[in-house]
Amino acid sequence: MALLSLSLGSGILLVFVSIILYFVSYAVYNLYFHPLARFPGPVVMRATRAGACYRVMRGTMPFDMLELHKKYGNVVRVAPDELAFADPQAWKDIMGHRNGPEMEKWDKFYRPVEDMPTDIVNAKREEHGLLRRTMAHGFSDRSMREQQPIITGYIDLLIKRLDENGKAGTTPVDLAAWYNFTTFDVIGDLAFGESFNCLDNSDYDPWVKAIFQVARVGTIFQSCAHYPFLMRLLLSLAPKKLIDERQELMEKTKVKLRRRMESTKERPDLVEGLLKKRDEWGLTLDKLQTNSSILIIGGSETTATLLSGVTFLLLTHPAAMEKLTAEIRSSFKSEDEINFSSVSVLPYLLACLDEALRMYPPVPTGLPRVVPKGGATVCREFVPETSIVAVHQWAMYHNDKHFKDPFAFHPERWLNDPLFAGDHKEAFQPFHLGPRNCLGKNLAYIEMRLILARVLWNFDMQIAEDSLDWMSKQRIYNLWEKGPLNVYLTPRR
Ligand code: HEM
Repeated sequence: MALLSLSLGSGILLVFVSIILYFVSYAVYNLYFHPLARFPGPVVMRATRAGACYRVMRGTMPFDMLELHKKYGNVVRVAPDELAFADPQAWKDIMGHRNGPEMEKWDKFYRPVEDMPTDIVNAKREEHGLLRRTMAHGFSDRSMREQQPIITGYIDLLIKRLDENGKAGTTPVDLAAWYNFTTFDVIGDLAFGESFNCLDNSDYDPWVKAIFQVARVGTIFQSCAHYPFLMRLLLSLAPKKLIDERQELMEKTKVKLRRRMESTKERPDLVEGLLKKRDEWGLTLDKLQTNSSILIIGGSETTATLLSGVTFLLLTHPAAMEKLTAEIRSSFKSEDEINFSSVSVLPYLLACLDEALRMYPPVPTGLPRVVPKGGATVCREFVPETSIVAVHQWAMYHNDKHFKDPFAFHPERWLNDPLFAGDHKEAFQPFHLGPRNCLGKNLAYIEMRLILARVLWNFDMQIAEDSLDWMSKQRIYNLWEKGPLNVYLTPRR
């Protein structure tokens, strides 16, 4: 008996020692013998992926990156196999068109669960090319001109709702929510053929609520993707209720899409192109559904985030607010003159939006790419194949090597003010560049210009006391976790 318990004890000890030895040798290999060993970074991050996962799940990774670049330089090893770059040249080297094979998106980030369906954002090169060519039609200048009445209709409704809910400046309204209602209704209409009715119901649709949950949970899945055991555990723990709810939302989306497909009228929306190629390319309803859904995610939260950000920045910088309000109110004789083409020529409006995109980029994190076979040169450094590389937007834009006085709101830097002549404008790529850049950039600018111009045309605004620290208290879980932005809106006399 004593012999048995002794051998059991030594067995457990052996397993324990082997596990420790495995982790120690794994860390020693990463620190001293890994192909990326020569790049600097904190020991914990160079030795194990857990260091980066912790920061991502804590919601501080984009902010931490600025400190890391300041301490370690333009290239930081943020995980054993991953480098972060803070040099503007990295945009072209990583995201740009290349002579050799493109840097593919990294599955562990884009499709952490293996059987996730593919869509235009996470598809590999060949499928992506096909989807992009087809969908590009809905983003053409002509389609956008034809979409104008749809978009304007929702902005009319937004202004009406703000007027009702603001009660002549006596009750604060949560502008972050109202911007989200508007952009979700617009994109719902353009991608599914019908609105989510958020503006009508003054509330989020369940589909929209689900997106916010997915963003936070997404960081957990992305982190667990590095540890198969944890991923299996996570998947097995997912409550049935959650899975059923998700399934129900998918079904609802398909019902919307079916209705859109049954309509024989040509519609200048974002799915018309996909529907036309449906039979030729054998696009299933599932494929249509995932691609329409990704348009909702990519095209609404981002725009609403920027609108909330620019509004907050203007409210906390009265001189800029005054200048922009004067530009808008002096450029039109009446509200119905505010349209796609007339807002596009207002220089201070664009400068304010760009400065907000710099200070509060809707895609603040690094979107990782895989170095292709044979390796690649990024910012004059050779990086071996299969390494992961990324540019972290928030950190790039708050780096004083690239932007003077980076933590202050200076729209003038985008208007050739000589004070900012030393800025590296090529560092600023909120929509990315290259073959996977944002397809909806023009639509986003149009929406942002129109909505902000119409809100400032109609209301004088004052920020509520409880929202004064709105921006500084936020964390980032793939997306900004925005709280309410409470503002008093007094109808303009
Ligand atoms: C301020 C608003 C927006 C910002 C900052 C933004 C930013 C971006 C970024 C950084 C990407 C690259 C994603 C990646 O590499 O994985 C992207 C892709 C994309 N965006 Fe946007 N976006 C905005 C608005 C929109 C809108 C309104 C739409 C319209 C539905 C849209 C549609 C797309 C699509 C379809 C892609 C995928 C393109 C491809 O992979 O070929 N975006 N966006």
